Amino acid sequence: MAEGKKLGGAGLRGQVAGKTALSTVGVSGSGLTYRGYDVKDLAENCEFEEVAHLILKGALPTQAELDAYKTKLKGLRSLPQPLKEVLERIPADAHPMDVIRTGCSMLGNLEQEDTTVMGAFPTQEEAIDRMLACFPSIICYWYRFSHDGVRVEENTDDESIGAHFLHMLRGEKPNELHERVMNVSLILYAEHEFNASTFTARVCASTLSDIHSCITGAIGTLRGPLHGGANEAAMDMIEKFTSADHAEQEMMGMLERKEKIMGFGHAIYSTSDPRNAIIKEWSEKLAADVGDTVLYPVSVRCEEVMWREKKLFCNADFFHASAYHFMGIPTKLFTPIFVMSRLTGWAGHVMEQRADNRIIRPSAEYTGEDLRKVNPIAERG
Ligand SMILES: CCC(=O)SCCNC(=O)CCNC(=O)[C@H](O)C(C)(C)COP(=O)(O)OP(=O)(O)OC[C@H]1O[C@@H](n2cnc3c(N)ncnc32)[C@H](O)[C@@H]1OP(=O)(O)O
Ligand SMILES: O=C([O-])CC(=O)C(=O)O
Repeated sequence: MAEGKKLGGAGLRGQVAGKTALSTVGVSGSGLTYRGYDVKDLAENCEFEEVAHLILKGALPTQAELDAYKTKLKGLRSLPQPLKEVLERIPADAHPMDVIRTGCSMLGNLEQEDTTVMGAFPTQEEAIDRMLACFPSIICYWYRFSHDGVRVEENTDDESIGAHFLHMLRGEKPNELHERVMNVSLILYAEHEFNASTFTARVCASTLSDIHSCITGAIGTLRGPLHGGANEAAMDMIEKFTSADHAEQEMMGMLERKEKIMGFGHAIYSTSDPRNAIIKEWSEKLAADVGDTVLYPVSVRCEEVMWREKKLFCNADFFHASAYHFMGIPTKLFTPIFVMSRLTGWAGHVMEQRADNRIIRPSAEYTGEDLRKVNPIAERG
């Protein structure tokens, strides 16, 4: 089981910045839990929509509740025409995280959350379900239009969000293995306490701003390579290695040059990220499925070298890189998939913050000049 590390120093490390009932991260003996359920248990036994229901509505659904929730989400997949027009104007070389950030923001203009009574938010759950249902459509609509000149059909009949995404991306329904891996992946990425992007969402929520602003800010924060962007950065690295031995040689050089190696280390976990073993197992299955003899052994060797040399372990992002690659997903869409999932955690935290709010406003230790007088401009320089 993953344990917490000794926390202190810069980056607000180790400081309790608020309360949550949504998840525990790195608590000794239980690596990661969502509302009291072990993430491993959830990944083995649930579909992503069940976990979304758990996070957003407070409990795992009954079969009837799950069926109704999936039917509701299926009915919310289509995009408003003005949003499609905006997506069609974004160039193919745009960063897909910027596309989903713009898409979320534009949706907030077209389908505004009701914030008329200060602090009431009567339509927040509707707005969240809508984003959950249509974020995959935003990503795929832009990707297929800008790369293939195709206006993708957003109203597929796929039962799950993961299958819906792959269907729009490829123009055909995914097989069972790929649908299952998408479910597992979306579950693993769904929630992680006060990580940087979630904290961004909570800070925004604490000003009583609207839900689309909270989520837009969180997307921008997840984009960075030290956070969600690490899955793409890890892929960019491992695809350059031609064999496990080559990977080891290059990694040793990077460590000697004190370069950061993406997909390794964690702000809270000390010896392992509990999500890694789960996605690694699925990556291995996918490698066997596609007959890979390079990328998976390369990834395993990277893991061995980092542990042997630095006692650094793979975080959730590292084996997601090879897993997504084996499913034929373009690297630049890896972090937007993270958004499709983490939206549930962000939104859960926004609702939790709103339910017991005080504006988040920490203090700073001043390191600047002592009090001084403004010189007349002619005397400066
Ligand atoms: C799944 C979603 C996520 O957001 S998981 C994080 C994804 N990010 C990455 O994979 C980026 C690479 N990793 C990192 O930059 C850090 O490990 C992150 C995750 C930011 C945590 O930072 P922080 O808590 O400050 O690290 P730390 O105090 O444990 O660092 C201790 C010393 O080890 C080093 N270190 C850490 N990670 C790496 C790495 N990936 N490659 C090489 N070195 C690493 C640190 O630089 C630090 O070294 P030193 O003590 O300053 O000499
Ligand atoms: O908790 C963190 O700092 C980063 C992380 O793993 C996540 O957001 O999933």
